[in-house]
Amino acid sequence: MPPPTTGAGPHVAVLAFPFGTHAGPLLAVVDRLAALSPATHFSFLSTPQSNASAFKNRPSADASPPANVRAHDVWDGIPEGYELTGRHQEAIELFMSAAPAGFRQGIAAAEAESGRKVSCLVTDAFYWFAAEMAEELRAPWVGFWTAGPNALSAHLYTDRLREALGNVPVAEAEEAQLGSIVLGMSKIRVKDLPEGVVTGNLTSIFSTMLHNMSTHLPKSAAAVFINSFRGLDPTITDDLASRFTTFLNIGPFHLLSPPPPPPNSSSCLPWLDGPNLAPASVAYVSFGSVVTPPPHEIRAVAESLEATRVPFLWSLRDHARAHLPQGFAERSQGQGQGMVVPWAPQVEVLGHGAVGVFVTHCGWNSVLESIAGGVPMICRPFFGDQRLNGRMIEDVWGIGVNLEGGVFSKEGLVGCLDRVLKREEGKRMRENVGVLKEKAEEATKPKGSSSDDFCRLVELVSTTTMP
Ligand SMILES: O=c1ccn([C@@H]2O[C@H](COP(=O)(O)OP(=O)(O)O[C@H]3O[C@H](CO)[C@@H](O)[C@H](O)[C@H]3O)[C@@H](O)[C@H]2O)c(=O)[nH]1
Repeated sequence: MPPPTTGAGPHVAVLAFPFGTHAGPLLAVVDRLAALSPATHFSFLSTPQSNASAFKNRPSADASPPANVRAHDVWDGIPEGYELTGRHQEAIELFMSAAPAGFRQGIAAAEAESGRKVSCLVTDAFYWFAAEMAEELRAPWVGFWTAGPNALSAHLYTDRLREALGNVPVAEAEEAQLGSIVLGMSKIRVKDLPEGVVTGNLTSIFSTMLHNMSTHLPKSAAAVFINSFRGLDPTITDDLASRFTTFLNIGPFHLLSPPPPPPNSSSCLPWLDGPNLAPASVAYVSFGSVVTPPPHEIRAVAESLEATRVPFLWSLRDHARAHLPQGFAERSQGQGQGMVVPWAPQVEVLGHGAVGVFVTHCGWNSVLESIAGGVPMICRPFFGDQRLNGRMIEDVWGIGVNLEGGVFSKEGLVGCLDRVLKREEGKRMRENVGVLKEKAEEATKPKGSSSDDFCRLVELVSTTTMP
């Protein structure tokens, strides 16, 4: 670890959310900010597990990571000797209860180590309590929303949605369209929204956290930035811009700041280069870093791939391999039809000309990476923002389809693969995603909208005075 930056100068405390794909993208942004602002010191605060993983998988880890970024561990909130029961969101709830105090301690330690007072607080947008901390520190608060503009908008409209739908019976409310309530969401129904907005447990820690966020961000954040680009959702983006002091779109971030190529150890890319694969013929299957589909759905995916003979690359973690049909992985590899790997270099895979469709859970990073690769999607969303993303993909952007009934069945996936890879409608999806891909590339060129917004972000965090 390089020595910390010391002495006078800006000091940015970065508070990461240590679950899902949150800390990694934030660290990627911080690395880029640090490279462009070498006189600014960055203290990156997260749990020991999250820091270990984010710093190990840092794209610049093998190259030369900026010396002015320093990791600081904060407590994960799990009391000594306590055994997690496996209850949904237990670890998140324990962490969130401990987070405000843990981060305050972490910031004090970072100030002591660097010899610099914190001049700016950059946090995962989830942390509504950062508004108060920023006031105590007399520093601006800048929030990072790691999902899409559509989900952020849904959370900002929570009160209005609850008011409008409070007295409507649940079954009726779920089918209600949001057109008259949320700008830019005429095709979205209540049942597409993240749980905790108007459906599900509205008083859970997670739902309360998001509700608090929706009131604090517009009032108190000096800026909010997001991994998206303005041309993707102009109506929603303009609406968000009108609600925040400053709203910056800095994505797709992997185009703005391309990571170094992955190490050659992955066999996926050479396989995709193979002479027998036609352009846009391969199905890439992956469900991100959190989701594992239930066993019967994993089986259904395998059976439909075998039935259609569609070439495939499937990123499936080792613990889930046991749910594949007997001999499936060996058979398909032996026959040259496909590969099952525990992790794939996804950005490069989706940018490869042989890939014709992405079977995805619709996590925001996956959606953006698919758009940037010009690849249409087959959507099997699971929770949170994923249903909303799936609906936008099919009904708003026209760049993919959702599975009938919302889950994998052999027939359902066979039908979707046929529609996207073989039919006229699949051709249209590819054209539509091609248009968005071009817009993403425009936005991330020098002087493009995302590049300009990133320059504003650099200025904002590297100044020592309140805006
Ligand atoms: O084999 C793999 C599998 C995944 N990835 C990467 O892992 C990330 C996955 O991110 P995402 O698609 O956003 O999924 P999750 O990890 O599930 O992300 C969580 O965080 C997202 C951002 O807030 C939300 O949109 C999701 O719903 C939530 O589950 C992407 O960058 C992928 O490129 C790989 O590189 N290789």
